[in-house]
Amino acid sequence: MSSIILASASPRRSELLQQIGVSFTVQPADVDETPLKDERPEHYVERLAREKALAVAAIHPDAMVLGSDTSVVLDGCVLGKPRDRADARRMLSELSGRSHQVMTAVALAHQSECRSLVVTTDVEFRVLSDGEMDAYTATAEPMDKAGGYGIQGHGGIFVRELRGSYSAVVGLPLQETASLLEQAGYPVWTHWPISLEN
Ligand SMILES: Cc1cn([C@H]2C[C@H](O)[C@@H](COP(=O)(O)OP(=O)(O)OP(=O)(O)O)O2)c(=O)[nH]c1=O
Repeated sequence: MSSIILASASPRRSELLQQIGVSFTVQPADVDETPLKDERPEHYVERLAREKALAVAAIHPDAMVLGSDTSVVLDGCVLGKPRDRADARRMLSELSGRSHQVMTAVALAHQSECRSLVVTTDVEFRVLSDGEMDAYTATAEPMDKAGGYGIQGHGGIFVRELRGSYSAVVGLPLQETASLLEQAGYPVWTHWPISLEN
């Protein structure tokens, strides 16, 4: 059985992968996240997920390596992680009262193959007040997150509606990740512990 490596520094991705009972180690990949000229957002996130998985697979050719990337997309433009608080505040005001897409790609590199997919989720924000945007950007929460918010944290109060995958917005689409692992010969459910209590 190949070992599984999560090529990610994201604590959210680790928590999500643990949630579905996968045993894995973490080895973040250091890739250049600059978009290519005229690159479409769905191509951008998929390329980065693949590059992250392949960078770590090059060092561990026998492992199954998962890479992922999440971007917030507003009017076809990618909002990455904010540079600073002012940038986070600007992103929130752009997202206020509108719908955007969260695109998360996941790639699984295994035995010189790399399979990948993109999950797009529509998220609608209610109108945010100046006071709450100021208060939110004064916290540490927006800074390491695409679009400057975390749906799983305080930012959850901004979300009026979500159509798609909640886990993909947080950073790793669970159903699709399990499906990639199953195709590679690791059905996650065969590793769930049996409880002897009823
Ligand atoms: C929209 C949104 C994003 N995020 C996070 C998920 C990702 O960690 C981050 C997007 O940045 P990414 O570049 O996708 O990932 P990362 O730099 O955190 O980790 P790595 O590249 O090593 O895998 O934003 C949330 O936690 N909640 C949210 O609601």
